[in-house]
Amino acid sequence: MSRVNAASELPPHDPGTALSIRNLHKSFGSKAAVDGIDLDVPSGSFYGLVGPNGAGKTTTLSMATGLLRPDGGQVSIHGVDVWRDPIAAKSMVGVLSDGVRLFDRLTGTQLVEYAGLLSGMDRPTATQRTADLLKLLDLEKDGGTLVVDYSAGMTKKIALACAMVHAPRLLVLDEPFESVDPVSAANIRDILAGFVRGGGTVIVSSHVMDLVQRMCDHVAVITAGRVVASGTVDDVRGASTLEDRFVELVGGRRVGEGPEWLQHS
Ligand SMILES: Nc1ncnc2c1ncn2[C@@H]1O[C@H](COP(=O)(O)OP(=O)(O)OP(=O)(O)O)[C@@H](O)[C@H]1O
Repeated sequence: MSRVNAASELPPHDPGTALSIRNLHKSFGSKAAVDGIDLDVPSGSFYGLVGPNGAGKTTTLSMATGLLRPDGGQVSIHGVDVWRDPIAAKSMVGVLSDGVRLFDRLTGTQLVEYAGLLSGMDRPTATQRTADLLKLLDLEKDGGTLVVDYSAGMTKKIALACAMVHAPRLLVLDEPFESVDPVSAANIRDILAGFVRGGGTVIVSSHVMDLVQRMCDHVAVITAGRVVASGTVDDVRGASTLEDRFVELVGGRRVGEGPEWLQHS
């Protein structure tokens, strides 16, 4: 029986919470990809979501943003139930998904404008915001190029522009720095930090612990579909680095030099 949106299970809304997840579940066949996740993301935080490959990060974020229906559990964004009132919830969130196809036969400018129009804004506003975002993301000269001809990093940046064009209160970014060059990554970090200073909330999933430690103020570690640690970055890492703490929590470190046939001396 589906446990989604059982009214009695909804948590009371705390105005200081941007995203609230309760007892979230999703299985693919016999595989429990998300196995009872609870998470509260404070409003105004820069929140990192980390975990090994296959831990359930993308599945969790997809369900949290209305892209994938949970088998059970509740998600609310600023107090709005994502699965009961998806339009209101989605108007508050900007999503950068890992691996979701874009309309790549549009130019970069057309794509961002289209995202703005889809969110309900008038064309002059969409045009102005698109120009602002392309400038911010250093894509001004590429606005007339088809997205299919963009590099992986440029595609990431134009997808980020699409996620931001409707001025969401919450940005949920799955691997935003993958394939992005160091200068662009630093620019994106500055843009996201400015978004948080301006009162927004950012959630990023990443495998780069050093980046999460430097950039985020909060972090949750997910493994095997469950949260094994969450809180401020300083609380979670304690006296060690986030990377060491991550390995300690998640395990799986293999010590060895590999098979003999790979050794040349
Ligand atoms: N559409 C799907 N069909 C079947 N299994 C899936 C599907 N999507 C995810 N899974 C499985 O669910 C588990 C969690 O996957 P998910 O993509 O959420 O992990 P992740 O933490 O984002 O991993 P990565 O860091 O490698 O991107 C994995 O075992 C994956 O194989």
